[in-house]
Amino acid sequence: MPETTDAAADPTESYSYLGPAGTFTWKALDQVPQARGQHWRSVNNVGEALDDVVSGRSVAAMIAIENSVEGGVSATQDALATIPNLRILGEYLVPVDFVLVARPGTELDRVRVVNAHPVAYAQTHLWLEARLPSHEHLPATSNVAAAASLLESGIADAAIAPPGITEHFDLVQLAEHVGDNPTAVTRFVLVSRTVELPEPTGADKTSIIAELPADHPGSLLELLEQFSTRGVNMSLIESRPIGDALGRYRFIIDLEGHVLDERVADALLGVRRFSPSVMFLGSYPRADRLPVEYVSRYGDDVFTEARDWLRGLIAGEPQ
Ligand SMILES: O=C(O)C(=O)C[C@]1(C(=O)O)C=C[C@@H](O)C=C1
Repeated sequence: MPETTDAAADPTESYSYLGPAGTFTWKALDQVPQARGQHWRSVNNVGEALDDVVSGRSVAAMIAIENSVEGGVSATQDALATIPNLRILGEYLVPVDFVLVARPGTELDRVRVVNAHPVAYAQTHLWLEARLPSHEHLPATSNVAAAASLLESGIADAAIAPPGITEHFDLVQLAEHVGDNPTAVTRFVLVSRTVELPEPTGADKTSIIAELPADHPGSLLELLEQFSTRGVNMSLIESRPIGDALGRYRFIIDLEGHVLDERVADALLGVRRFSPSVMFLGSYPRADRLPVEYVSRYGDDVFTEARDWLRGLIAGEPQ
């Protein structure tokens, strides 16, 4: 973990991330080749990171979107649904493991107030409830900020932080592997204002956010049918309240494939015809680089052949 986030003497572009250096978000940004040698701007929350992108202060922001234990990061999903013209450029996976740290001299059974990022707390609360049944949670802007604040204020007794944190701060480790699930992973996305689509790689994902028509029985089924009838697999579907009235939800959907794949494009046309609001968040390579599998009758050539057939019959060509 470097002491500074300015990795180059003469950086030309800024990338925003939830800081300070050493957070899981920092580890995700460290996987991005084009961010190396550029200025990394440490921010305190997702809103600030996306505001940097919208205002042009940064070319892109790395933000957490989904955790294997806690599910969707609602602040990210809501921000992506309400800020227009953002594009996801790529996804990055970071395994998450946590330690409990404190100022030197602190005993585990004396810990009462635990500082932790809310998403980290949600992944460690079972351990904390078992070992420290009467603890109190003090929310922090990030896991590294939680650890750093122990040296700045005496409010918290301990912090949930990433492993290795004691190499950078004068703190002691009270316990390791305090995460409730040892194989937990957080998925991050790199978001920018770029509208240029990356080329399909055969191992892509497409993210959209769609609303359903009001008072339309079976509308969720109709939304899902757009994908199933084109052989498009969904890797994620989550609902988030729209916020204006009870019972109104939008759906955050990840599809396997690229918008330049005929079956995905055709499914999006279907969604667009029926949904009152569809946001396209981008097509980008899958983090695992696993090729998308689909049944051969949904291949590009089958769609092209069918379109040529229709064009031909409209033009009066012999069948
Ligand atoms: O605090 C950090 O280290 C972060 O990068 C934030 C964050 C998140 O927002 O989900 C990232 C990964 C973990 O799931 C917990 C917290």
